[in-house]
Amino acid sequence: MTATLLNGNETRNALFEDLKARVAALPGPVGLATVLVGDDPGSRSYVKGKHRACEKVGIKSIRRDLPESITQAELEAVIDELNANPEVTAYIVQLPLPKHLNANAILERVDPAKDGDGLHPVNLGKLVLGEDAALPATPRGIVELLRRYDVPIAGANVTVVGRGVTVGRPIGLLLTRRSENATVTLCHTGTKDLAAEVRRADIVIAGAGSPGLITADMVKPGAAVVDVGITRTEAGLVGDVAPEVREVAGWLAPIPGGSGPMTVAMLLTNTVEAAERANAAV
Ligand SMILES: Nc1nc(=O)c2c([nH]1)NC[C@@H]1CN(c3ccc(C(=O)N[C@@H](CCC(=O)O)C(=O)O)cc3)C=[N+]21
Repeated sequence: MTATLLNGNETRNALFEDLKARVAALPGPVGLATVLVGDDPGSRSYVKGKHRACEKVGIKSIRRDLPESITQAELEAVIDELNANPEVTAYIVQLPLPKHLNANAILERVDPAKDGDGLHPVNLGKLVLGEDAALPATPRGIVELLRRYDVPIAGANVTVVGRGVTVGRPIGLLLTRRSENATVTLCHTGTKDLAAEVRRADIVIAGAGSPGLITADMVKPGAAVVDVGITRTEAGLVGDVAPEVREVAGWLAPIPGGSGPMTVAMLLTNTVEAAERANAAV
């Protein structure tokens, strides 16, 4: 058996069509800003991809490319400006930030109503409380991908590998909502027997950032496997899932071509929804 490809590029393109119509239906312009500090090539390429996506959907791009040497106070002033800027519907501060900056203080300063990532503490708190708010982009993209390919989620045993803030920690909050009803185990470096936890899963979400961590013998035949780990090497992007898993899994979202494009699609979805909320509030 070869796994069905959970195609993030195709799904992203379908979502873009829907977003284009929603942007056109809005009375005013929709703007997405990105804040990039320093010139890390990976971050640069992601930011470029996000702005290319904005073009496709009709969202106005606003860029704040800042020097690596920027001080905490200077960066906070940029955040305040974006919070007050009516042309900015939503924005993201590209992570990671240089070590000398206090990233959490910056992220908490973002206006929750303009949180493109869905990672602001207020929005993550609302997710726990079941209140409407921007949702964490990568986890939301993963759930949308599973749904689009009718991967059974209700009652499924899901094993998540990696407890990072952008995926591992929040994705269980989405998958255990009544609308998904999955049972989620969160594994990490402290987990005693990772192979056993992965082997019993109907859905595996691998976001440890550890190349080749998930091997074919660890995967239940027919399970859905979503690779979210991204390691940049000379050979290109490498995920956490070993290639031969394709022969055992029932569905596979690979790196590249799976959850990555979906992250961008959900960033733009959060932006359009912020505009729709603002529009409904007037
Ligand atoms: N505040 C913040 N929000 C983020 O959402 C955020 C971030 N910081 N820092 C970095 C990570 C990483 N990230 C990706 C975006 C697109 C792809 C993507 O489109 N990947 C393509 C390949 C693109 C390529 O070839 O470079 C794919 O997987 O097919 C992947 C990863 C968002 N991030």
